[in-house]
Amino acid sequence: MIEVIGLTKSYGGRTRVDDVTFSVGDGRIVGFIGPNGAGKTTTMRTALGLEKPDSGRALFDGRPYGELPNPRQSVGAVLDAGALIPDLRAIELVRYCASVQGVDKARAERVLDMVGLSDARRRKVRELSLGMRQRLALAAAILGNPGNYVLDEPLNGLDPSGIQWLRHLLIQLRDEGAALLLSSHIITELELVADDVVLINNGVLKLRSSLADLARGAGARVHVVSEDVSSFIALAEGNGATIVEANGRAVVVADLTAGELFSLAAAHGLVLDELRTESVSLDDVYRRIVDTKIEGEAR
Ligand SMILES: Nc1ncnc2c1ncn2[C@@H]1O[C@H](COP(=O)(O)OP(=O)(O)OP(=O)(O)O)[C@@H](O)[C@H]1O
Repeated sequence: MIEVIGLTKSYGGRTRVDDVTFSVGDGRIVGFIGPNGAGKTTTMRTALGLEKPDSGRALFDGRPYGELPNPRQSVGAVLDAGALIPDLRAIELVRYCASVQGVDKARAERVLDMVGLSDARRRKVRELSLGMRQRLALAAAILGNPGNYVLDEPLNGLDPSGIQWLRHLLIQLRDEGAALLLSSHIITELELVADDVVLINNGVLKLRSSLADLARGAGARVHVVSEDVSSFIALAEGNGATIVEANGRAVVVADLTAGELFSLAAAHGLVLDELRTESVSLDDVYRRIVDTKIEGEAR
């Protein structure tokens, strides 16, 4: 389990992560989203003890990263695939990580195979493509079979089959009980794997929700079809709903849930032929919340 508690980090007097709190439960994947400069990497680096927070803390299974007895066997991290040692061969790098982590060498071979790099095992890191380096960084992260993962943009550089492969790997780790925090700008891909979403903008937490709640939750619009549409509209508006669209017998309603509309209609003897909550995509929610200008410019 990963807990980020009131984490605040500033650079040069500017607050870049501002009192951010969320958690990643065991067996959950949390998609961590926000525009460029929102503070995702800073949150992750600070959680991992690579930056000192101004206040707040992050805990992995109840302990700060620096106090874990064997941190790499508790937390697998992919932060910057460009930072791998360039002159080592792929297999050397994974073996080196294995020796640092006290993991047996056979596991090093196995993880290289798991990330699809067996054929590139003798190639030097600097000769690998970005996608191959991402796979190698993941190999190092999964080596110690940790229960927690912090993955910053792991989809970067992966080709479509690489993305599909990673999706399966993440789901497998999740199903084995790991807690995974995963940042990405590919919202549609995150939506396929994440259980929960955390959205930050300008360092401030804007949304923390399960995807299931988001799809049927606040802000979702309701489609209604009724023979007596004018009575329905009057009733709905009189009770705080907004009519977004009306077309013949069909209306799209905001600000009241399907359950509330059903109860109102039933109480007034109105028959509804259709009552359906529009599913909201993560991309819709992102666009509603985020102003897409580059963060920090106005500060
Ligand atoms: N070491 C640093 N010194 C000064 N400012 C920094 C430092 N690291 C990050 N920042 C600033 O903090 C803000 C948040 O950056 P961060 O990299 O955390 O954003 P991000 O959400 O990961 O963005 P992206 O999606 O572009 O990777 C930015 O304005 C960035 O310029």
